[in-house]
Amino acid sequence: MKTLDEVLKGIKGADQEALEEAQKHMDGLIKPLGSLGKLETMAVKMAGITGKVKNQVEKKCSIVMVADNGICEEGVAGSPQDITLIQGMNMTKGICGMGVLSAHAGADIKVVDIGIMSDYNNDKVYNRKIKYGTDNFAKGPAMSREEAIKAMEVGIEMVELAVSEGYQLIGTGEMGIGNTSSTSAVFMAMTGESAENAVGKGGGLTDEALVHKKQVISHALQLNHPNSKDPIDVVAKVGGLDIAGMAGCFLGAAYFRAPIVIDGVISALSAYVAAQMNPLVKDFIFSSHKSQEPVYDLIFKELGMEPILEMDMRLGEGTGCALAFHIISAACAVMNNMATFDDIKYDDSYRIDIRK
Ligand SMILES: O=C(O)c1ccc[n+]([C@@H]2O[C@H](COP(=O)([O-])O)[C@@H](O)[C@H]2O)c1
Ligand SMILES: Cc1cc2nc[nH]c2cc1C
Repeated sequence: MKTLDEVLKGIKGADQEALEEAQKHMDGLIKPLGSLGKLETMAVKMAGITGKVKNQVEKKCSIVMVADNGICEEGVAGSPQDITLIQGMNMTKGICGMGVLSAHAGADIKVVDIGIMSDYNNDKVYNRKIKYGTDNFAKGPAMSREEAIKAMEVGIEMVELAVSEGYQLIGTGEMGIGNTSSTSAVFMAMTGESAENAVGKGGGLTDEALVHKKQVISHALQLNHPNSKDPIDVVAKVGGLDIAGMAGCFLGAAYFRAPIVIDGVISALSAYVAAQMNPLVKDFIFSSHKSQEPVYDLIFKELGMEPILEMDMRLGEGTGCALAFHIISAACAVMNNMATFDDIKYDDSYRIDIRK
């Protein structure tokens, strides 16, 4: 198992030679230059990741980090906290949103307990519990620095496992009632953004409850003093175990040179945390849908990326990755299967000359 330190030091960026070769091949396909838009950039990006111009993404999976959030005590979430456990278990049965969409995309799921607050009986879950939910960060740090690092290393381990099992494309997902609060808090701590712009209704809140959520998060940031220049400190103080775990997945994917997809707003924030720890991570990341949560756009602006789908979705779980898998696979099909101008000899035998 790799340590966080080894991974951070071992990440190398995109393979420039493969990128150039792939761009040349793409530009030689029988179409006007650039006419397949983002499908082209995605297929070329894939080459930079794997070092090969042509790539297969038949075997794919999503890694779902499930964890509870102590901040729920403050009344910042509209859903009961039990939903974290219930949906975590439902994910192993494939009956929730991400389960159905993943099956439809031909993708497997790895459900990881990185901090569910209760015990349960389910051997389909990868039990990597760091602790029984984070502590309430309105009263003190969510977790220790050591716990945040351990959670990141769980993400690295899960990606290493997926790669060793032959998965060619990896999605990220999460389940954790209250995690839009930790997402906004981490982003505000790292960028100085205001609660007004960075806090949204998450799974659903009244207008009054949204005002309260903004106050709770602003107060928690004053109390904890996270160091904006130290992403691990920020995640430990006002983040979540799922965020740390997914940040580890993005770092691990870069280290093991595997393509990885951002899901909703919590996953996007985790990618941003990983990119702040090592900017080369961005060479390995694909986006999926745009989340309705307001901080999503701010995170993507910081990442310098764009979502590929606009579907009015805000469920998270890994639902967007399941949709993006179809598009990324289509991008690879273009690169792999279209003929080039060099391949085709101009064949005039079809022409009927009406002037004769
Ligand atoms: O990813 C998103 O776009 C997204 C936006 C809002 C809510 N969620 C999901 O809802 C839960 C968090 O919402 P909340 O209101 O409890 O903080 C968590 O389990 C997420 O999977 C996800
Ligand atoms: C049922 C349910 C499923 C979810 N998945 C992510 N957040 C959720 C919130 C609820 C309430």
